[in-house]
Amino acid sequence: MLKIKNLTKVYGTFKAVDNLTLDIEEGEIFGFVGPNGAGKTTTMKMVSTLLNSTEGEIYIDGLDISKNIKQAREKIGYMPDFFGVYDNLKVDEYLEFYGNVAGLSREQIVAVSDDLLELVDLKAKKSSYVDSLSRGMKQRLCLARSLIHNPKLLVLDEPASGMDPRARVQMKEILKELKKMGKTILISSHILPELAEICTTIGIIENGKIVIKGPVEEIVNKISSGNNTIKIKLVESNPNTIRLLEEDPLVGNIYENGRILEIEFNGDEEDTFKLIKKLVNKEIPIVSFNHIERNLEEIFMKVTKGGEE
Ligand SMILES: Nc1ncnc2c1ncn2[C@@H]1O[C@H](COP(=O)(O)OP(=O)(O)OP(=O)(O)O)[C@@H](O)[C@H]1O
Repeated sequence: MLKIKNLTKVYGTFKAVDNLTLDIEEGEIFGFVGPNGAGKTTTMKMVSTLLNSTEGEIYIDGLDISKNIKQAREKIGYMPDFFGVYDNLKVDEYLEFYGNVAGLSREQIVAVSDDLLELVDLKAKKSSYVDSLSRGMKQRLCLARSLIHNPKLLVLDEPASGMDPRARVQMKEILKELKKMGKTILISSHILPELAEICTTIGIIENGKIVIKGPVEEIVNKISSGNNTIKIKLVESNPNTIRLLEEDPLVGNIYENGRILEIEFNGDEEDTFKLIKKLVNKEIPIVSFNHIERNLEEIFMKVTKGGEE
């Protein structure tokens, strides 16, 4: 549905996005994760036709967006990471304003506004001034605004940034609803666990390049394999165990603490199976054998060496 081919953006001499290629299928929720300054906003603005690329192509439903800006905009709803002044507009007037910008008639705007306010849980605030809304409410209103022309593709730049935990949960629920409605979503965050729950696929970006991408689970496995920590508990301390483990070229450091051993293991699932088999065949008295799970945040820190901050 969205195809990004060899996309590059250079600001002066600085390459903010570097030969980035990405395919997002219809109905997919693609989480774009990266540290500050990685190039997420720049990419999303190019996808949303708000910024010209230096090189590369972007297609939405096969449409080259640089040559068909108007049609492309009809298909895209963009929610910026930063939104500006509201000049004393009420919530419904705000949606009407953006509906007009999107070229909708007053009747069309009225027809969708209530549904959108319902979706983002702002119906009760319809006649409130936008300035009086909480940050979370403003963000939800901004999301509603990006949906006013019923776009197929939503480009959401850090939609939950600065929200408190309750507001984040609410935003997540709305995104799940949008997924059910069949929208394709490109959503960014610098917090990986936040996206993992709702995304179908994740791409980690650093220095303008995609470092790794794929289904969430696959990414976690890919990064974890080759760098596992395994915890083995024995019935009692057993000197043969360490000798056997040391024979295995995939075993790195071994930490012994009585009958508990923690080992660094550079193998995949198949290698893990072989290791267990070997220990059991040698009658090592194993009580338990576990991978120590890394959480997503650790994985993210490991893959990205750090952004600007
Ligand atoms: N108009 C500009 N002129 C020059 N450099 C820019 C401009 N816009 C962005 N940059 C630089 O390009 C890089 C990528 O910025 P971008 O905003 O795309 O990153 P990001 O991943 O969205 O970061 P954040 O999470 O902080 O929003 C940064 O180093 C930024 O300073």
